[in-house]
Amino acid sequence: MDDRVHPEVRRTATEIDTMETRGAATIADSAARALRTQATESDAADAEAFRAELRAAARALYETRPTAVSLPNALRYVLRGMSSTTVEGLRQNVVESADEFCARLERAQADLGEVGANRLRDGDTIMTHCHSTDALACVEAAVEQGKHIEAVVKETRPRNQGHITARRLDELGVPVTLIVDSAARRYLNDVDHVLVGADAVAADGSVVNKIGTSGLAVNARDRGTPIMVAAQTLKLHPGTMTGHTVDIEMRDTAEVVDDETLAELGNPTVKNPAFDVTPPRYVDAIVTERGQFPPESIVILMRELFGEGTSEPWAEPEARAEP
Ligand SMILES: O=P(O)(O)OC[C@H]1O[C@H](OP(=O)(O)O)[C@H](O)[C@@H]1O
Repeated sequence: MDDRVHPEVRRTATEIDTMETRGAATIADSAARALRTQATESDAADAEAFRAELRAAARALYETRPTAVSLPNALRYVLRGMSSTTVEGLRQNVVESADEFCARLERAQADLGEVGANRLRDGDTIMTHCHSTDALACVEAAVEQGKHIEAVVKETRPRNQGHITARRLDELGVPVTLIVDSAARRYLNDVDHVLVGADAVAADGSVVNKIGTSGLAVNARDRGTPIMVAAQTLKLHPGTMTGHTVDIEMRDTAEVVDDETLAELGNPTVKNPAFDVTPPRYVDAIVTERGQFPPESIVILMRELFGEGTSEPWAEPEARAEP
């Protein structure tokens, strides 16, 4: 890693890489805070050195996990605030942008929760996959509105983020039934909504989320169960407006099976994709802090929010080839 990158930023990058820090919104929040630290601790001699240092830090954070677009969106937001021509001015720019970003993220999640809660009725049961703070914000708001909600929670192999969801729902007073992933179809008849988060939403309305989401959505459509995706606008992927595709992260196979067991099995090939893509036709609504959208119309919101601004997060308009 570039030696201009502050140890705190390195630590954040490692925590994102190892998934000690995980979940698209949480990753974005910690990346923005890391850039803030890089700025406050910088002893760069001049404005150019300061900018280069911040870009190096952004790259180190960006290279951790490829799929959740909230990460480059956060980096872009903070770096775009650098308008000053002095080190002190730039430091101030980054601190303000990072603070503003984190505050907006929190507000967006609360606003999204209110929108999502309106789709849930008193007495409804939801089915969840993985752990999404955006999805849980909808349940939390519904509970605050006095609605009784129950949940069927998929454990979400291989990392079992469903356990985190079960704990959070229990804290909200929501009764939980925990199931293995392969039991989802069996229980779809008992639920009123599938409620999941997103790591990225593409311009055509496709939803990139934890592996297993697309199969769940197809089964839910077959059973007539509505599928609701909670995704604040930070999850909209600007690059997909200009034809880029979303990279699907392949994680270490040790998450699936340990070396000893692998040897006992005769060393088969193991694949461990972290995410999959659910086509828009299987999604009923994308719930954002700006309201709910049918997936096919999300591109209109994306144009409004991003315009043509889809460059790499660390690239400055006049120095795009440099990173
Ligand atoms: O931003 P929030 O809604 O918290 O999370 C969004 C998504 O991030 C998670 O990915 P991972 O566990 O980091 O691989 C899940 O796929 C989850 O749906």
